[in-house]
Amino acid sequence: MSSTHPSPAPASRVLVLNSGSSSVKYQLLDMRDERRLAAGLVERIGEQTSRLKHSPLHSGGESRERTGPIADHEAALKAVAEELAADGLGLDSPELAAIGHRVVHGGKHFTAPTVIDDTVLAEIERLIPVAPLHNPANLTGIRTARALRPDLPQVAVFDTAFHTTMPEAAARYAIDVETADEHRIRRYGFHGTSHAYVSRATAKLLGKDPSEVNVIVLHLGNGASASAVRGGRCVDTSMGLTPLEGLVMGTRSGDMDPAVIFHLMRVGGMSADEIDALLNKKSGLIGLCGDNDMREIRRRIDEGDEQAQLAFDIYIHRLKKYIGAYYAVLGRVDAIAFTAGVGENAAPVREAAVAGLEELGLAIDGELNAVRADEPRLISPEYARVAVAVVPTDEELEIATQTYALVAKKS
Ligand SMILES: Nc1ncnc2c1ncn2[C@@H]1O[C@H](COP(=O)(O)OP(=O)(O)O)[C@@H](O)[C@H]1O
Ligand SMILES: CC(=O)OP(=O)(O)O
Ligand SMILES: [Mg+2]
Repeated sequence: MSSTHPSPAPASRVLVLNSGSSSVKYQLLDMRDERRLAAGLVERIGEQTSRLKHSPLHSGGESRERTGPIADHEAALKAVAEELAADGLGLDSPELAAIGHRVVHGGKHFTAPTVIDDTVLAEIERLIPVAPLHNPANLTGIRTARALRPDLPQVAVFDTAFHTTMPEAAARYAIDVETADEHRIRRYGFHGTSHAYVSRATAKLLGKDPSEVNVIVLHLGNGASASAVRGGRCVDTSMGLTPLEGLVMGTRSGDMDPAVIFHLMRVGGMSADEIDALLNKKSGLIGLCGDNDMREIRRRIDEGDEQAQLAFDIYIHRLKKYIGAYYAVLGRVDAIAFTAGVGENAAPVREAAVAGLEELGLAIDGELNAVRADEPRLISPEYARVAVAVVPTDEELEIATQTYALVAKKS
């Protein structure tokens, strides 16, 4: 042991937890240089076949996997804490400055990252009915992390925050004002952390300041949403009161005539809960063709499967409608950015979404579109008036950055 005691470096690590309905994604970052020290994923929580994959990035060691039942989000987080501890990166480390949590629904109230106290927890809980798949998991993540490190700041970074700049004309539904206000019914929008990160990264790719560019961001993951961003501020987005509205998603219907619901109740004899499950879990791509993974759908199309082709066509048709709609909302578009699992990886989706839009100044270069890379890149030909870009999202880095900025400011 050394006899001198240099003063300890200020804590600079942030653990980010992104708790989904049946999964937890996590990353531990050192915010001095934004280096990722560890990352991982727990999948299929609550099933017999749960899986935890942990990558100790700081040491360059092999990824480790645990399989077997993980009953709930609390057990999942405890398993994550054990994996981190096994790498010498445990939650008891004095170098940990804060834990940042993705919280999907923040309502109208939360417009910025927020240090979590009992009042904030109560508000996230109150919003469960409008994010039933997401907010309960986020809450369990927060409560478990708090129990493990009660002394540490826990920060909530809300999916809805970036969208709070939307004008009323975009955020309000055309329903009776009193009823809407009583029940706080309006468009909140989601995936905001991703839309914010990607719109900024797109401006950077164009060599411009975010305030100078208008971007349509297409976040196409399992959940999917589009947004219109003018000069760095969101002016419209496709998800609404809940993450069900808008694009066709892996398991969610997106837009449809709301009267479908009354019809299913009155004529189909279904309950509200049954219809909720139908539209959120058994619709979208999986409802249309039995698969929600775009890789599998493309494989089936290549084999001539007509059902998979129709599901793909419906997905693309909707996407195109939103590109057109947001083009009109923005008036001038500088770039369209594709992001998230499908947007970053599925070249045929990008090609089909932009096909036929040459009159709008949109085109894709087939060779550039086929390139696989982890970096933001342009896939439009030089002559095109509107840049088309593939911009990998990094919600975890964005959450860590916002979390660290908040706790560094307070300390
Ligand atoms: N190589 C690929 N080609 C086409 N689609 C892909 C590829 N890799 C991932 N995907 C799609 O991305 C989806 C997951 O996206 P992701 O952004 O990770 O979603 P989420 O965060 O909602 O879980 C998968 O369901 C799959 O449809
Ligand atoms: C809000 C939402 O849809 O999130 P995810 O895509 O993670 O399900
Ligand atoms: Mg996602």
